[in-house]
Amino acid sequence: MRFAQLVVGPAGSGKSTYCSAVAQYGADMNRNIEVINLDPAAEHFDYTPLVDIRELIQVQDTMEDEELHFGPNGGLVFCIEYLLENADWLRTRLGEHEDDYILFDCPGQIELYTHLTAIKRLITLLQDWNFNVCSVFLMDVQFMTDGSKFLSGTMAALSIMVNLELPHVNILSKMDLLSKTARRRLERFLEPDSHAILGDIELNGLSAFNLKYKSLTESFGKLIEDYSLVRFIPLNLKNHENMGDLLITIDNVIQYGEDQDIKTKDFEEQEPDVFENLTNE
Ligand SMILES: Nc1nc2c(ncn2[C@@H]2O[C@H](COP(=O)(O)OP(=O)(O)OP(=O)(O)O)[C@@H](O)[C@H]2O)c(=O)[nH]1
Ligand SMILES: [Mg+2]
Repeated sequence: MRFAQLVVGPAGSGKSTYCSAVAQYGADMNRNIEVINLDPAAEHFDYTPLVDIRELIQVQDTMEDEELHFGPNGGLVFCIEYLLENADWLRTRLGEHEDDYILFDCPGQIELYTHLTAIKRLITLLQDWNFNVCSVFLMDVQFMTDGSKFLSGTMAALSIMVNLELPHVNILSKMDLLSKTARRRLERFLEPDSHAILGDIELNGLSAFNLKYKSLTESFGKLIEDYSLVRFIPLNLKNHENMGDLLITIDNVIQYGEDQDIKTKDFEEQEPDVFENLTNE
């Protein structure tokens, strides 16, 4: 088995920074976590990629090509399609090492994840190549600080979850940028609770739009609350403990390290005091 996080999210939400921070955290913990750059328009990131899509194709090529003449967004979609046509290139570059743990740093065009099929086909390929894949959706917390924005970010996350059909983790990135007051305000939204979100929307004054669609907004709020569909984990990359907790959550989602857990458990159960803790007295 191999393991992969597909790191997605809107432009500038912190995907590349997240990938480099997780790889670095892994290195500190003696864990090998590699990053693959899947953004054909990337100009800067802080990690050394195991594979870089730009070695195969760059968005610039598709824009300058006399026949293709794409704009930046069409060009990007073309590049991902081109990668799929050349899947063997990726497969060879990936190698076949048991227990590999890889982060795929994806492009920031949200339409790739909400309705286009290229990324879904890439996921199927990775699964065929023995990867346990999960999607990790990053949302910049600065765009989630009031009820309206939170609801809209939640709907974006939901749409990606439904489209990708993968085990999924939502992250609120850039927590270090929030003031204490803003952090406290945000806490009310973290447990899905439509009252907090809707109350906040009303507090901010109902715009003509919100007034007209109040019951629609209420239904969205209730849907999310009733089914606990979308939860966000706040992440401050500068906090080691926070990073560790998040990585454990994601490892569980992709079943990384389950063999090790079983071994530890067997070992622990032979310890008499642990055994005592298991009794009902
Ligand atoms: N303070 C702070 N800044 C961050 C954090 N993560 C990212 N940034 C900044 O946000 C900007 C965008 O970060 P990137 O990691 O390039 O975001 P991205 O999602 O990869 O962007 P695209 O690839 O263009 O879609 C950069 O200026 C980063 O330095 C964070 O956790 N805290
Ligand atoms: Mg990036």
